Amino acid sequence: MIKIENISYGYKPKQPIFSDISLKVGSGIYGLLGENGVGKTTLIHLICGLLFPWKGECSIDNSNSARRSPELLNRYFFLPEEMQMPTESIYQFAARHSVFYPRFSRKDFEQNLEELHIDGKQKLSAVSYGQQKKAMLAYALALHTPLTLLDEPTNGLDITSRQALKRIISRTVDDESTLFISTHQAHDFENLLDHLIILSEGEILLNRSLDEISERLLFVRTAYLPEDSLYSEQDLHGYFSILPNEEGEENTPDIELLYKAVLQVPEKIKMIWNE
Ligand SMILES: Nc1ncnc2c1ncn2[C@@H]1O[C@H](COP(=O)(O)OP(=O)(O)OP(=O)(O)O)[C@@H](O)[C@H]1O
Repeated sequence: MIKIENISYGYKPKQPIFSDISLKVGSGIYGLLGENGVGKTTLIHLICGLLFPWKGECSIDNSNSARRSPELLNRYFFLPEEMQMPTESIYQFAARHSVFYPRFSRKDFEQNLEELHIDGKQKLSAVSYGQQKKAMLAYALALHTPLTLLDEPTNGLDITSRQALKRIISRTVDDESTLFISTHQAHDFENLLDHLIILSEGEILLNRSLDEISERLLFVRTAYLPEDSLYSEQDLHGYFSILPNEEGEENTPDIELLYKAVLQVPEKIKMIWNE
């Protein structure tokens, strides 16, 4: 669905943030992780055609996103981290904008708002940042666009809202759609992501499905430091480690531990896939 082919981009001449990176994104829930300032938002803007690459091309459903053709624009929705809010009510905003999205469901929108404890009659400009964010998330996930991109969706959300958001996402994303989430709150999306992309200094350090990760890597807690550990962290109870999954044991990857491992020992993690 999303294809990024050999793109290079930077905000200042001769200072690229990305040099010749490529990426393919299919259906499912994708998590884009990376340190502050690494280029997550920039990458999303390039995908959506809000920025134009110096070189290479980003396409959505084989259509160059930089052209922003009307047929393509109603197939995806991008929710930025911050937005300028209009003075109209949440319901009025949705009624005015949803006409561009043929699969919008008013029923789902109302259910999403209710689950996030948001009153749709309130003016968007008169509610708190967290409430604005929840209203926009309720709207974004009721549009049912084949592709939805969310930039830092859990910033400003309290714990119960984060849990409600997870429930809404798991009910909304079907086999044919793609949800692309940029975040540095890896724990917020635990057990939800199908695919993980880790970005560091203009490079994609990891781009794997959670199934591939659990097939090749074993996440274990032990009293002693395991000899074959690829990466370990010590806590009060012992060690939390990532080991090669030699026997193909079933296990659930810990995204935060993997994220730290990929940033600190990228070569060891890459070697697991013989890269
Ligand atoms: N409009 C701009 N003009 C110039 N430089 C910019 C602009 N927007 C971003 N940058 C720079 O580009 C780099 C990547 O920024 P970007 O916002 O894409 O990072 P990010 O990974 O989304 O960060 P965060 O996690 O803090 O949101 C940063 O060094 C940032 O300072």
